[in-house]
Amino acid sequence: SQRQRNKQGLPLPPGPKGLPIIGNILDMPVDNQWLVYDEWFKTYGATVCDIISFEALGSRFIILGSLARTEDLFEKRSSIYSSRPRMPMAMELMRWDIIMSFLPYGSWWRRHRKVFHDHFHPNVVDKYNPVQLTESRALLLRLLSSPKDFQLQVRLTFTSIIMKLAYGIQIKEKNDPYVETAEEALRGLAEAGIPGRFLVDLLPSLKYVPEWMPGASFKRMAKHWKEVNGKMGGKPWDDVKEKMKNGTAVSSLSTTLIEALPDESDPRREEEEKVARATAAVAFVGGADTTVSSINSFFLAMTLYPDVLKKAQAEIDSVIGSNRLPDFGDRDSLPYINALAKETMRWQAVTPLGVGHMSTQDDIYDGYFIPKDSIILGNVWSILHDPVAYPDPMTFKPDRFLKDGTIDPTIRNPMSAAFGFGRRICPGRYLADNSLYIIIASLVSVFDIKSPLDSQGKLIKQEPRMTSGLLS
Ligand code: HEM
Repeated sequence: SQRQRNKQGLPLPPGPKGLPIIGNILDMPVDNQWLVYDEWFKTYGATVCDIISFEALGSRFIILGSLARTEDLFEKRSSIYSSRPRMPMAMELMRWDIIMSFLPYGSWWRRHRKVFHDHFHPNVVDKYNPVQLTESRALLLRLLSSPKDFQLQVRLTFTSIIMKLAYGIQIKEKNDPYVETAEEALRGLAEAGIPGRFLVDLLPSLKYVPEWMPGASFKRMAKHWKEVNGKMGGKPWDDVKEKMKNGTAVSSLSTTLIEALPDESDPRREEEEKVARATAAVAFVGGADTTVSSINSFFLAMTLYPDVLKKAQAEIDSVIGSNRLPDFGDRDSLPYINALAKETMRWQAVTPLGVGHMSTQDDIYDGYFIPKDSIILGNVWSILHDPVAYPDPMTFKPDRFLKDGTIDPTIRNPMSAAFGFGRRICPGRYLADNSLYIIIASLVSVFDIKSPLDSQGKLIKQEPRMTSGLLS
């Protein structure tokens, strides 16, 4: 059809044909999409290919299946592949546009990104180590008394880390009002964050239908989540300001940001404060659920690969002994633990399709036409299961990253895909990496991790099955 080719007659990348008007909406997978797209790489290319495309209700999707492709587009051509899909549901109705992660590429996004970077780049991120250390030890204690709740406990750990470093707030273990608000907001995001999940994202004019119309339940959902979002960013920030006034604030990212703001009377104040407030809030949005998911995968891996756990424990025993717990100073002398953390990020990707980028110009790439406004997804799962880079990719094998007892720099670091790509790559990845290290090291130093037992006392075999969504 007309849309399939540009003026020079170049084709779009291959993909399922689809029907007129609705395109490939019927083919669009609802579950574990990354696996289906991984299959499509084999189905639609002349040989196995690593770029496919399809259309769903007017949106052009391009899926990239190799690091070579993501580097070509997200890095080498980053000036046109760094925006975000429009997402009317999340951005315009639920007002997630306060959060940097979803802003279109441009100067407003860049201001947010710079402030965030100032507080989380590799040379400053160690200032959060004390909070991470305290919270990982608190996790050990809680697990000792209620090991069955490990998922809850891990979640509490990350929430505590983020709330402390962002706002200096010590959260309550149960029914904390800040946490409840933020988690409700994140539930909305998980629903709305997937391109195509809500019809209004594919047909933006639907956003004008009145709330009472049959089928407009998305408008009522959006209204609720919009209120929750406002509270998530506003409440803790205002509380910190209040505490600073009466001298009771604990120093945190927020106090630092507030101190650096221009005076209340300065005309720049309002905008600067908006950016600062969003910076603290985005730490929670980006930093809570993501790292939880990777630690959950770690627990699963330990139940499936007991020898890995034994090896990790042996390393801790020989390097640290049994009189103290590991800390950040030990990191360089624990290569196996470092490899274990890397393999955790590789084996089950937290964001198996990354976060969608949007192209902002028509482009010609490798003989293909890539139209402006395409949604480009890097298939993180495919890249991290590339059998050439990672032989036997489905197996959990930290040793793949080691050579002669140290980390082998020739093995591709999962960070090259696990945190997304190009100018939008996750700016919280150094914080996440530190959290992952200290929690894994602390857990293996004191606990065995095994599957639960059935009524006959036999281990119940675990299966790696992942949930679908923006975060898996
Ligand atoms: C295991 C942990 C994490 C994973 C797997 C992860 C993954 C990602 C991915 C895939 C993206 C999108 C990149 C792209 O568009 O190509 C992203 C963006 C982002 N992440 Fe993370 N992340 C993690 C932890 C964190 C933490 C701890 C923070 C904050 C403290 C954070 C803050 C952000 C922010 C602010 C963005 C938006 C960047 C932008 O749009 O410019 N993330 N993350």
